[in-house]
Amino acid sequence: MTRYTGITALVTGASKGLGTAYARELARRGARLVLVARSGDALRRVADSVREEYGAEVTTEVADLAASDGVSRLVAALDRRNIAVDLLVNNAGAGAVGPFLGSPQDRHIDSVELNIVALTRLSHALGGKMVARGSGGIINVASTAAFQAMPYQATYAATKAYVLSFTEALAEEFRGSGVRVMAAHPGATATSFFEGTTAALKPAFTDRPETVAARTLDAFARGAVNAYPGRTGLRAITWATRILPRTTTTRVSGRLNRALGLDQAHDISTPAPEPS
Ligand SMILES: NC(=O)C1=CN([C@@H]2O[C@H](COP(=O)(O)OP(=O)(O)OC[C@H]3O[C@@H](n4cnc5c(N)ncnc54)[C@H](OP(=O)(O)O)[C@@H]3O)[C@@H](O)[C@H]2O)C=CC1
Ligand SMILES: N[C@@H](C=O)C(=O)O
Repeated sequence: MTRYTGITALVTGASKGLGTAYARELARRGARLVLVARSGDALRRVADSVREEYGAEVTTEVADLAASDGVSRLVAALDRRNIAVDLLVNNAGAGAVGPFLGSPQDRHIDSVELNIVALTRLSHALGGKMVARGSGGIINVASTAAFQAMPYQATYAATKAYVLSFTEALAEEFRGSGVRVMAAHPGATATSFFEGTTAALKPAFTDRPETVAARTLDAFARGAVNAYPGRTGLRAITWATRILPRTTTTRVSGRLNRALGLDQAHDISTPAPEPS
């Protein structure tokens, strides 16, 4: 898939942030859209906006992908509407921030359910249909966090390491099938990812979602298996983490996250962690 004109792209997590940017960029490049998230009103606002600006054909589907039946209900709705997805953008993702024990167990499990289980279920359900048709594509949104353990984002980074490994394996399995698979590894991007927590991204060190989305789609069109759609130098950082001892990269990552105050971060709804 080197062009997006006339294809049907399903974007998860399209109600805000990077997902909205992917939706807008795909519409700008001529794709039909299926937008998925939990917030129906926000989804409809995005849909109205891309219809108005790009004349795109847009369908919205409200789904909680972290719920056990979230993906099956979504796939059933697509089947009922006879929607064949040509490009799946597994973008929806979330993660606890702060000391591992400072977040309730379910906060970590919800991140695993969304970032790993839902992504895997959708890749199987929709990827299987693509392989049967002999054409299609899957873009899994991972992160530069995939390349090293991250103290104070332990579960989140581990889920992204899964996405990296899973995507590379699937790209090889599907080689020659007409279906391509790519992992995108953005760096810090200016979205509401940390909304509801005391953590915050430093604006000076964040990329624009629109830039990340455009570079992701360009990389997929070029046939990349891994894309680094953020600012220059991000890819070099991931190479460094692959060369250095893992204890070193984890130690450095922990030091960086402490410098960002993530060792004191917590959900606004939960008490501050005990000083370490
Ligand atoms: N921002 C960053 O710095 C970086 C982000 N990433 C990755 O990019 C992706 C998008 O993140 P970003 O845009 O920043 O995050 P946001 O929190 O801004 O957006 C997350 C999106 O996912 C949706 N979502 C959350 N939970 C669920 C759920 N259970 N079921 C369905 N949809 C859900 C949200 O919609 P709703 O609440 O309406 O359901 C929203 O549309 C994620 O995979 C993230 O890990 C990677 C690297 C850097
Ligand atoms: N979501 C971002 C915060 O850590 C990332 O993946 O880098």
